[in-house]
Amino acid sequence: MSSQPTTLFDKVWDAHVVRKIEDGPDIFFIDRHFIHEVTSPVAFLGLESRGAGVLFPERTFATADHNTPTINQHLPVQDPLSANQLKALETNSAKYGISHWGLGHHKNGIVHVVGPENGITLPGMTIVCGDSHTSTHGAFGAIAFGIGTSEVEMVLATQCIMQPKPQKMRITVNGILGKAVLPKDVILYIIAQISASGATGYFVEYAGEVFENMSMEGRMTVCNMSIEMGARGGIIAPDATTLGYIEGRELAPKGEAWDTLVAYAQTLKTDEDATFDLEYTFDAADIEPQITYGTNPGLGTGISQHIPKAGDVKDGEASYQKSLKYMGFEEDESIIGKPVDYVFLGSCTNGRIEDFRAFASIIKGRKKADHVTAWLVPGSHVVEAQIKEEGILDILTEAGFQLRQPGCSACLAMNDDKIPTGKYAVSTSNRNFEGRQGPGARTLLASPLVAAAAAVTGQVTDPRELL
Ligand SMILES: CC(C)[C@H](C(=O)O)[C@@H](O)C(=O)O
Ligand code: SF4
Repeated sequence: MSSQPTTLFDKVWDAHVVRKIEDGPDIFFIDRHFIHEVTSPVAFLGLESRGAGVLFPERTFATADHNTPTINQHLPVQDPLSANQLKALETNSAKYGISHWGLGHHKNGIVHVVGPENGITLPGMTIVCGDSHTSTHGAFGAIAFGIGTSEVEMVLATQCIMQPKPQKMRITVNGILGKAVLPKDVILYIIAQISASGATGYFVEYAGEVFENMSMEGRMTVCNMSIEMGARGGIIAPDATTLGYIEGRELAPKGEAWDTLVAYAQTLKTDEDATFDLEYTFDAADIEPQITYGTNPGLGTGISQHIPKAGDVKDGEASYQKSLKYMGFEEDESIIGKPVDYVFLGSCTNGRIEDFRAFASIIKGRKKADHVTAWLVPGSHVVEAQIKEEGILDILTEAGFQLRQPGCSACLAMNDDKIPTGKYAVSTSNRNFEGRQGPGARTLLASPLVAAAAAVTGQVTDPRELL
């Protein structure tokens, strides 16, 4: 046996390699495959045209999320393209024996929320989905990443995929997070530090006290946005917090299978002397609540800071200038006090119960600003039920907010939830690209606390002042 120190990533990867191709990619086995309505229909067509079947239907899970409406989900979907995609997901799932949580199903929700929530996502697994934010599942010590439609077809047919091994990066954050600093701020800070392309070609392990002390939902928020700095994915070593989250969930292993998982999870950590291709270390004390001012997730800063001057940004002056023009901002302006028209709480980044709790902690006893339109969208029906059970819905209603039904919603505005041209939205989602939340929409990415502070004051406000 080799005693070569290895990383967590290598351990999981190597355990799944079915065949190595010399000077080529590895072929490796996929434990879990999630599918949604947007990227699966063409894969199923390809499968059919080749006369292939689905090798392990019990390893694939389907949910409808991207173009589902977030009100009146009991009514037929009006948009024909969306309706067709939703129908295709349902028909294909039924045909191949894949479990399908469609619109209205009590387990329906955003794919990266429902997987973990139901105990499908487990430590040490390989997990793929035709969706870039599959990186979310890395929070459990799984290797999880997004794939293209042709790869979806490959996984359906063979349960395997061909991938070159990425480079390895470790990002360590030590110390204790300050007041009102949430996991979203940690990842926005990291991306602002290393830029939106700073991890391109790497798989990132997050390590250090900040992640050790973080809840699973927080770890999911962090791993979710790994892709926004170009990384293939993010991974965090499983620990007692991970196992505590999974235990007892409906599809999680039980009895002996659970004991086996616990024993396996204990082996899933990076050895002390293992090396990475690149390492960064940050200090929690340097992180304040963050907000983006530009049109990529790396163009962000601490909320109390001014928009940086052109010479101070890492991303190149041309894209910075173009960003500011699109956003209607000037260099060196304060972001605090900027007017806000829309607030979006939701997405696979921040649409879980802890995000709604954080939002409610600021809303409680206050009122929504009159001119703000707020879309509060739970990540799943399970989250929606928790919001009601915990009395959070009452707090929201009293403050003048409404709760919508689960789905991706304004995160990518594939349904009717589009921010109008020129309007400013403080959004808890993960992408602020031009037009991402609707043609001409202007997105400021932030945490649920910053979103709540904006929702009650109608402008960008430091949440530390309201807590
Ligand atoms: C529609 C889907 C392919 C896309 C992704 O891959 O991420 C979406 O989820 C997004 O967030 O932009
Ligand atoms: S919530 Fe947003 S980021 Fe997540 S899967 Fe849906 S569209 Fe993609």
